[in-house]
Amino acid sequence: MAQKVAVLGTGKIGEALLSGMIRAGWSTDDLLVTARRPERAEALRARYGVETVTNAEAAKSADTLILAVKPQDMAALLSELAPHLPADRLVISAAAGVPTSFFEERLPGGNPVVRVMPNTPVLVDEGMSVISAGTHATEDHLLRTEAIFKPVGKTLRVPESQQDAATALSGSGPAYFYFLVEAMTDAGILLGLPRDKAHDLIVQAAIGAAVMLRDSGEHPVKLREAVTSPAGTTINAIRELEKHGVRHALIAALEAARDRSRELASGEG
Ligand SMILES: NC(=O)C1=CN([C@@H]2O[C@H](COP(=O)(O)OP(=O)(O)OC[C@H]3O[C@@H](n4cnc5c(N)ncnc54)[C@H](OP(=O)(O)O)[C@@H]3O)[C@@H](O)[C@H]2O)C=CC1
Ligand SMILES: O=C(O)[C@@H]1CCC=N1
Repeated sequence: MAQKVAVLGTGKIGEALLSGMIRAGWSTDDLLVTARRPERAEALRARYGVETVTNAEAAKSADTLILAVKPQDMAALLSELAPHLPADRLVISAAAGVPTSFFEERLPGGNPVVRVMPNTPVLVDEGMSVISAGTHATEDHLLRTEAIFKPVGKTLRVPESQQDAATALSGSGPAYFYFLVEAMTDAGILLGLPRDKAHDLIVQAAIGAAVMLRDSGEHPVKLREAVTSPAGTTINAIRELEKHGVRHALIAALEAARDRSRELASGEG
């Protein structure tokens, strides 16, 4: 019989995963979702044709539960689930910061727990999902987790000690690129281009650069050098980036994201 998977907390990342699973061919008969607000549940039912249930019902009837609520809402969700959750059910958490030990302490039956940090490009099957096993999770549980996340992008297994760093780089990563595109589009406006043209030029430069990074096997320094002609335009831009400490800013930004992920470990504020 097919495994039933429930997505609990179907917000931005929960819905992105749900839509990815449906694209990947999961039958909606094997999917359950939960939502806090009735109107949200109704919208998900209408959009995807999935059954919406309570958290307690999901705990009773799903083989795998994907918990996609905010870290701050996780303790309350677990106290709803714990009385109903059979010990063999796989619990996958997508929450930033929250360690597998947090779940293991609140699920005394010894449920297998897998921590995953996905990112929003799962919406276009170009996600990255970084995966770590908790104490009771076996190879089989990791394979079941990968079966859910691989169709919507790449997966990478890391020791849990690397999850806060992975969250800073990969979970939050798309936001940095959107920020850069937004800023460079503004630069295009300053240089006199219409906004839509500036946007298209920068987005295509980003796509081209990303594909070259992925497919050429070249180091990013080599790729940048190939763009940087002697006494040309690019080196003038690079000089400004270095002068304004952009490298330093990026390192500090990712360090701050890593630190925030560590703070979220307590499941509070
Ligand atoms: N957004 C992203 O790019 C990524 C997010 N994550 C992680 O995913 C989790 C969700 O983030 P995100 O999707 O951005 O946040 P959202 O606020 O969009 O989604 C969280 C959802 O959970 C619902 N919810 C809260 N409590 C319950 C409950 N008890 N039962 C059912 N549903 C509940 C909320 O309902 P309501 O709408 O009523 O508030 C909301 O729809 C976080 O832990 C985050 O760290 C991980 C990787 C990437
Ligand atoms: O900003 C956040 O906390 C979540 C986790 C990673 C991406 N978004």
